[in-house]
Amino acid sequence: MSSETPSSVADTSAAGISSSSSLSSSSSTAGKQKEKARVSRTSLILWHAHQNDAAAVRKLLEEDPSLVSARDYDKRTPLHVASLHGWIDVTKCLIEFGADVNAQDRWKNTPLADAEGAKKHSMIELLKSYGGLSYGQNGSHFEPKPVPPPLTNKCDWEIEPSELDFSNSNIIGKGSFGEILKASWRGTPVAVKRILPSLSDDRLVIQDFRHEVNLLVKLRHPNIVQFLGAVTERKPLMLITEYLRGGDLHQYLKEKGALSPSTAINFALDMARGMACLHNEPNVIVHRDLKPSSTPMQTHLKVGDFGLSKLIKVQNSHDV
Ligand SMILES: Nc1ncnc2c1ncn2[C@@H]1O[C@H](COP(=O)(O)OP(=O)(O)OP(=O)(O)O)[C@@H](O)[C@H]1O
Repeated sequence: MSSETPSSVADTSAAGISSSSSLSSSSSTAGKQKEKARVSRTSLILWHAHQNDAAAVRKLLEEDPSLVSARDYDKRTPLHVASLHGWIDVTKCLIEFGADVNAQDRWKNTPLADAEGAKKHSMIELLKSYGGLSYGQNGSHFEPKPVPPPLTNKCDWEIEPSELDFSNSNIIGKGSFGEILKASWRGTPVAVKRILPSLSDDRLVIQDFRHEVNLLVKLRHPNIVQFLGAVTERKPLMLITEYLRGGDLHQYLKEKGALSPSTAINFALDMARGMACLHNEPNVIVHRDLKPSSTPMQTHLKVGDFGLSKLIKVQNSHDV
C-alpha cells in the first residue's frame, strides 16, 4: 500500500474510469439496439394487426407477450387498430394475450369507441362481451364530419356585438390589421380578432377580412381553430373563434426550448392533420402563412390565421 505512488493510484483510477465508461458506452449501445428492436417489433405488430394477419400477430405475441400493450405515437394499441377495421380473429388473439380492452389512445378513445365510429357491429358486440366501454370519440380522426358546417350563403354566423363581453378581456396577440383579444361570447371564452378602427374603412382590409371569414366558415376539424362567428355589418369588424388557452407554438418553443422527439412528432402530426383537411378536394385551401405563431394550442396544436390563405378549385390534388 505504502509503496503505491500517487501516479499509480491515479493510473489505476483512470483505468477504472475508462473501463467503466467503455462498459457504460457498450451498455448504452446495447440499450439503443434494444430500443430499436422494440420500436421495430411495435411497428410489426401494429402492421400485422392492420393487415388482419392473426397468425403473424400470434407468432409475435408468443415470442414477446408484452407487445400486446405496444403503442404507436398516437398511443394506439394493436387492439385499437384491429377494432377500427373490424378484424375479429386478430382481436380475439389480442384479448387472449391479455390486451387491455379499455386502453385509451391519445384522444382518449377506447377500442370500442373506434369500432362504434367505424360502425363495425360484430366488433362492437365482441368488445362489449369482454367489458369494453365506449368513451372517447373526442377529437379523433372520426370527428371532422359529425356536424356539417353552416351554409355559407346563409349568414347565421353574424354575431351581434353586444353579445361580446370585453369586461375581463386582455390582448393575447397582435396582427397586422388589429389585435386578438380574449373575451366572452354568451358565457364562452373566445378569441376575437378585432380590426383596428383606423383600418375598418380600408377597402382592401375589408376585402381580406371577408375572405378570411368565408374560408373559415367552411372548416371544421379538431386541428383547425374553430370559427364561431363574425361581426361584418358593424365597425369594428371582428372575427370570433374558439379560445385556446395554451399560447402558440412560437411561445412554447421560446419558453421550453428544443422539443423532445415524441412532442415534435405529435405537433407535426397535429399540423399535418389540419393541413390535410385544408387540402381536401374539391375546395383546396392553400394556407400560405403556416408558422409557429399561427398555431395556437390547448391539448394539441391547431392551424389558425387564414389571413393570407387562398381557396382554389382543383380536379385532383396533383394540381395543387
Ligand atoms: N384562437 C386563439 N386562441 C388563443 N390565442 C390565439 C388565437 N388566435 C390567435 N391567438 C394568438 O394571437 C396571435 C396572433 O394571431 P394571428 O396570427 O391569427 O393574428 P393575425 O392578425 O392574423 O396575424 P398576422 O398579421 O401575422 O397574419 C397568435 O400568435 C396567438 O398567440
